[in-house]
Amino acid sequence: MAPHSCKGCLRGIIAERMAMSSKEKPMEVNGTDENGIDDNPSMPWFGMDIGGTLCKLVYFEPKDLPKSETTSEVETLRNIRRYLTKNSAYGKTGHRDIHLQMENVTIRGLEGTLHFIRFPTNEMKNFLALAKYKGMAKLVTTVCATGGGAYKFEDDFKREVNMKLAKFDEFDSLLTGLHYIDRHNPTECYYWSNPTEESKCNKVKYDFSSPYPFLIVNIGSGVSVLAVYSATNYKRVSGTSIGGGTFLGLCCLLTGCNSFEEAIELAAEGDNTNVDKLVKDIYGGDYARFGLPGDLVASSFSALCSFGQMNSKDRRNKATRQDLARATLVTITNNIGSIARMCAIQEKIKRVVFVGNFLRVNPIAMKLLAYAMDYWSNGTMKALFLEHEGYFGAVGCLLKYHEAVES
Ligand SMILES: Nc1ncnc2c1ncn2[C@@H]1O[C@H](COP(=O)(O)OP(=O)(O)OP(=O)(O)O)[C@@H](O)[C@H]1O
Ligand SMILES: CC(C)(CO)[C@@H](O)C(=O)NCCC(=O)O
Repeated sequence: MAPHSCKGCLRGIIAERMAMSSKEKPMEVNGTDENGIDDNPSMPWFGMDIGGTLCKLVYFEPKDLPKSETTSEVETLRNIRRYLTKNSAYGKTGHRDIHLQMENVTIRGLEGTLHFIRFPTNEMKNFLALAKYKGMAKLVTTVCATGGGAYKFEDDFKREVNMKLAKFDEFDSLLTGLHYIDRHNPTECYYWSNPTEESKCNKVKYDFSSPYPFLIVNIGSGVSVLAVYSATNYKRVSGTSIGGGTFLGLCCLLTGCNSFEEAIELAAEGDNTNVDKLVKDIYGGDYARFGLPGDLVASSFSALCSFGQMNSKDRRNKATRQDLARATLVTITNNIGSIARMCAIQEKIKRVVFVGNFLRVNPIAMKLLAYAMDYWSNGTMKALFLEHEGYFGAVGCLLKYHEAVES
């Protein structure tokens, strides 16, 4: 393959710098057992959740570096720490969520700060190249990892940066991280009051200190539903492939948008009733006998096939990109809400916690879920949300690593 020659772009810079340092001999990985558990605490301060769409990277910045680190390690560490904590964007696609940063948390007896970083999983090659350029291959023996990518990319980590992955199950990690963050952040858990009335709708803090049993609905690329009975006792009760990835894929196809943020902005300006067929479009009002209000979506997207006197081609031409984005968001969200409700009924669980990055910058979906859970359960079920939405797996695998080292 020809070397990347585009001056100024991240890939170009990395390619140039790596060509310069390619003569460096990779360090040996030492001190790790067969599970990747490393008893040298010098660098395992990263937790990665490598998902189907996004890679979530959590970095624990200890206030004081452990004494076991040698001088050259300290220097490299300082550079990496400076790079991560002084920037909020890494290339065009990496972001640090500064608003989520957690100060004064303790991991394995050390006090420090948790930083939350994300980038698209399809940038993994560039991430590894950058990690190599920053000297990680000389320093890090182990990185804690979870999500499907911990398995898929394991060989790439070893080959490119000589890093060993300490792998943990994604749902064990999700639960461990969720409990830890909820314990350390008093305003982590909340619900939406009056979700149908924009002027009265507010985020309200929820005390989640006695959580069991509860349902977790993890809306990532796909959706997993877990019933949780204690800190360690849970089962995966259901799932659906129609999740956040479906929303983004269909939205890009229908509207020509190019990012999740753009899709959500379009949806915020759209009206799904120009696209969906409502109960009142079919009944002329409510279908009262079975409690179906006239404003309920009876059939998603089907106003585009036929509507009153207007022919379907005119109807399709009238639907804006914004309407299509909103209808896609409402369709996917309602479907997830419906599955969540059925799982909650089946498991006899009243509290449903929605997590995953589909909910990022997405109050429309959260309010819809809040409304649907409340309305269809006659107020007996509660939809709960968490501020650190998609980062629990990354935090959890880091904690599980340190638990394993300590024991
Ligand atoms: N900046 C973004 N880029 C892409 N998708 C985003 C972004 N922000 C939010 N999303 C939404 O979040 C979803 C991914 O969520 P999340 O990171 O929780 O899942 P994942 O770990 O990648 O997927 P899975 O768990 O299924 O492997 C996307 O499908 C999209 O709907
Ligand atoms: C495959 C996972 C678990 C990867 O995180 C997730 O994308 C998921 O739960 N998908 C839904 C699969 C299904 O139950 O149909």
